[in-house]
Amino acid sequence: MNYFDLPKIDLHCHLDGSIRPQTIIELAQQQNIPLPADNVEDIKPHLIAPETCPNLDEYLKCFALPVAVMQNAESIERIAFELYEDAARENVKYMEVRFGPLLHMQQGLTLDQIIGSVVKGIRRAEQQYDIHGNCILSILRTMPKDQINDVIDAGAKYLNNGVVAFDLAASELPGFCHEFIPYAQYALEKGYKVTIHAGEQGVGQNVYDAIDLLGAERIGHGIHITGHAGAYQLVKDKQTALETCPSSNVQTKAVNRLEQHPFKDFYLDNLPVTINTDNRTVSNTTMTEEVEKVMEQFQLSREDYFNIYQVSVEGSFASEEVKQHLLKFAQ
Ligand SMILES: O=c1[nH]cnc2c1ncn2[C@H]1C[C@H](O)[C@@H](CO)O1
Ligand SMILES: [Zn+2]
Repeated sequence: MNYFDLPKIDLHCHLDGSIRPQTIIELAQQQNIPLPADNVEDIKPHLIAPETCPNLDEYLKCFALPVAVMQNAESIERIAFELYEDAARENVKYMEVRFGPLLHMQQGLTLDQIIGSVVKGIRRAEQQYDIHGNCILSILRTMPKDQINDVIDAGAKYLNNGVVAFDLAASELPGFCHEFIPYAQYALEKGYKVTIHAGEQGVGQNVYDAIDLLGAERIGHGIHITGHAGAYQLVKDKQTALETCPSSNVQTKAVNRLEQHPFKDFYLDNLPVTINTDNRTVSNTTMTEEVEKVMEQFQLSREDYFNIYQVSVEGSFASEEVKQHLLKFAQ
């Protein structure tokens, strides 16, 4: 099968984890940020998480340099544009990109400037390529909570006009959802959709809580519902879409090897599973590669692929009009 030609949808892609290495070098040089290397080949080992990463926290260390070059509006706009350009060039028809607005305030940018720059980059790419996009605002669970509502307020201006959802990312501790109930509630009241990174680091209960306590309509990864019957059943009953990211799931040790990934079991049991990149640079991947990995590993057919594609369309936070457009590619 020609995986490159297939129409694709990426619902789980982090902006800061998906910057072209060459762009990081150029932006660091412009901003006088010291680099560990000044050419693409030598800088890649500093940006790509190794297969031998022991856990998610080690994986997250690869984000320091990307975040350092994302502190002015032009850089953020360029990075967003280039990400959509790269995706469009491999037939990604729709992508939801997520980022943590609070990470980009180190040089005085306002939340509005940060969010507005990402939206502007997406719009520029939409004009040039056959791709559509929206943003998801991520809150890092490790950061102080005092500015979370500011992020929600700033993004509200762009709601359903570039911004669609609220997310919690970074390290995953057991029971984290309880601390975030008022913030998720506030986001829901404003009109955001909710997707939460949960069940990535062994805690199935977190998936249950993300759906039950935080109103999540989708779950980032969700792998560890395998060990939690209640969470598994809730995902199945509510048809909560799981945003799996095969390469990243191996790197962060959500699974030890791809063959142990529950993707096919989920698919065969009619759980809504989707295929996504997570981080094109940090996980050194593309949508073409992620689709190929899953299809080859689990011997899925073209018909299976389009079933998964349709689940991605239905689970997306796109407008009805965009969803109808995306469904036209589903054959
Ligand atoms: O796979 C992930 N799990 C949890 N957090 C993640 C993952 N990939 C990236 N992040 C974090 C690091 C980024 O700085 C942040 C916002 O994109 O989200
Ligand atoms: Zn993620």
